[in-house]
Amino acid sequence: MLRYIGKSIASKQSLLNQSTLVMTKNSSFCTTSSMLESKNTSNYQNILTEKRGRVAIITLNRPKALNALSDGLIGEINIAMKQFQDDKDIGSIIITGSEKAFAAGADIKEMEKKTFADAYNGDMLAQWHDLTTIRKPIIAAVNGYALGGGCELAMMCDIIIAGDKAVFGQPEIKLGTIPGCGGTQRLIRAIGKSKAMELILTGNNLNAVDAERAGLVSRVVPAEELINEALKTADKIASYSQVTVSMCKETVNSAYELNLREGIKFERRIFHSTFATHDQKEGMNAFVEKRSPSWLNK
Ligand SMILES: C=C(C)C(=O)SCCNC(=O)CCNC(=O)[C@H](O)C(C)(C)COP(=O)(O)OP(=O)(O)OC[C@H]1O[C@@H](n2cnc3c(N)ncnc32)[C@H](O)[C@@H]1OP(=O)(O)O
Repeated sequence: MLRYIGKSIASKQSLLNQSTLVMTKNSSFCTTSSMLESKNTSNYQNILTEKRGRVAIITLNRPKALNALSDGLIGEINIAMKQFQDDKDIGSIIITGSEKAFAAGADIKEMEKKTFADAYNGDMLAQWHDLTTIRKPIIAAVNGYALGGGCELAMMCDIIIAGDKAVFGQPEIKLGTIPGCGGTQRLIRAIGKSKAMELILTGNNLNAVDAERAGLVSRVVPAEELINEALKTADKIASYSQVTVSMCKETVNSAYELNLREGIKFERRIFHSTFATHDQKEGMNAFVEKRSPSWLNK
C-alpha cells in the first residue's frame, strides 16, 4: 500500500481501517471533549506537553523564534517522547506548533558560527533521529511554516495532517547548505524525485493543498480545526490494541528499508505473529459475536 499512496496516507489508512465497524461499537472510544485532560507541570523551556485521554500532545513553544529547532528544543522533544513511549496509558502522540509556525527549521543562529569540526565531531543533528525510534504512532499537526528541519521533523512522524495555511519547504539551499535531517531522503520517497529535487534545489515552498496533492500530507483541514482533527485521528488509533498498532507501524515503516519481496515477507511474518496475541483472538471473536472488543494490550 505504501508504494501506491505514500507513507502518511498509508499509515493512516492502515492504522484506522483495522475496524471502523468495531470503532463505532466500541464504548471505550471517547470524543475529544469528553477526554480526561492533564496539562504539563514539568520544567520544559521550549515545549508544552499535555495528555488528552490516551493521546499525548507535544506543542513546540519558542514563539519568538518561530519554533526554530534548537538543540535544547530537540532534546526536550526526545525526553517527552521517551516518557510517552514508556507511559502505558498513552496510545498515540501528536506533535504540533503554533498557528504561524510548526517550526521554521533548525536554529540558524545556533548553527551559524559552527566549524566543520564542530559539526562533525558533535555529529550535528544526529539526536533528531531519536524520534524515529518511538514505537507509538506520531501525528504531526502542521499549521504555518514547516521549513527545513521543520519539514524534516514532520516527515519523521507517521502521519502529517496540515492546516490549510501550512507551508512546507526545504530552503537550506538559500543558506548555502543542504537538508541535514533526512530531507533529501524522505522527501523523495514522499513526493517523488522530480518534485523533491525542484523544491530542494530552488528552495521554493509548497502550500498545504499542493502538499496533499503530492502525497506529503494525508489531508488538509481548516487551520482552526487542526488540533481537533488530529485528536480525532490520534484518539481512534489509541483506542486499538497497542501491540497491534505498534506492529502495524513497524511493518509500514519497513517499506522504507526493504525491497518489495523482503517487505511482503516481513509483513506476512508480522501478520502471522498477530495470531499469537490475545488481541487477535479478541478482535475476531468480538466481530463474530457482534460485540465491542476488549483489548488486553492497551
Ligand atoms: C536542518 C537545517 C539545516 C535547517 O533547518 S536550516 C533552516 C531552514 N529554515 C529557514 O531557512 C527558514 C528561516 N526563516 C525564514 O525564512 C522566515 O523567518 C520565515 C519563516 C519565512 C518567516 O518570516 P517572517 O514572518 O518575516 O518572520 P521573521 O522576522 O523572519 O522571524 C521571526 C523571528 O524568528 C527568527 N527565526 C525564524 N526562523 C529561524 C530559524 N530557522 N532559526 C533561528 N531563528 C529563526 C527570526 O530570526 C526572527 O527573530 P528576530 O525577531 O530576533 O529577528
